[in-house]
Amino acid sequence: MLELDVAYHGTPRAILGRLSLRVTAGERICLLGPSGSGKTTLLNLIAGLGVPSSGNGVRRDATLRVGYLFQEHRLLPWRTLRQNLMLVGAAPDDVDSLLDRVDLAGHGDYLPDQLSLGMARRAALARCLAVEPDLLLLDEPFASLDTRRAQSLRDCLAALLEQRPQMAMICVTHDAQDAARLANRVWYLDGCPAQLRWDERLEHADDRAAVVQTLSRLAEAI
Ligand SMILES: Nc1ncnc2c1ncn2[C@@H]1O[C@H](COP(=O)(O)OP(=O)(O)OP(=O)(O)O)[C@@H](O)[C@H]1O
Repeated sequence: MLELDVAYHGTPRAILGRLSLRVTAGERICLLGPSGSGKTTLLNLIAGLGVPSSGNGVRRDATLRVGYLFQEHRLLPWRTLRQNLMLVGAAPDDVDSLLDRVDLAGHGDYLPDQLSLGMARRAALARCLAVEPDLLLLDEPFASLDTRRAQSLRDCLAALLEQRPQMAMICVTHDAQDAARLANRVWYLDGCPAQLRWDERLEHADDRAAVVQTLSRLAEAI
């Protein structure tokens, strides 16, 4: 569904070295790496929100629909949740079920400022789902949420991934346990400019345990 061959030079330094990657349907990728290593920059390039400095660029299937959950909710604050969802193409009759899927039933007439951080992030996830994405990009979806709200969002996401087995996901996280729970492939970015230090497929339980151990050690060093 997606092939990229990119490098990215910011100001004043090179952020991403040359990366050549391919993402196929159903892949659940967790992207880890130290703060500032370029994880968000890479997601932005994949989403088409940034332009690579060199390489052959990003080739997406012509019909690929991308949903992007940013670190901030980026809902329009003067519009209700219903209106925010309809602005990206949700049919009026689908709004309630989209909100229901992220545990926000009955909140269609709320404004974003009337929601807690966790609710606003789930509303932003509903907006991603409204485009029926083939590829879901998540930038630290569980950051800054308390344990209960993070768990509620994890549950939403797990249910969604189960419902849509063909949907691919790239999720930035600092949490090795989340990578173990959600991913069937792990990318680890590090260095300056960043290189892909790891590209591991997690096919067996043993792979998972070993990868979690290594990621946990790496995370301690972050
Ligand atoms: N708006 C910007 N202007 C200039 N440089 C930027 C900007 N945003 C990011 N950078 C640079 O790009 C580097 C990579 O940033 P990026 O946000 O992609 O890292 P990250 O791995 O997602 O970090 P974190 O884990 O802290 O979110 C940063 O170290 C910073 O130097």
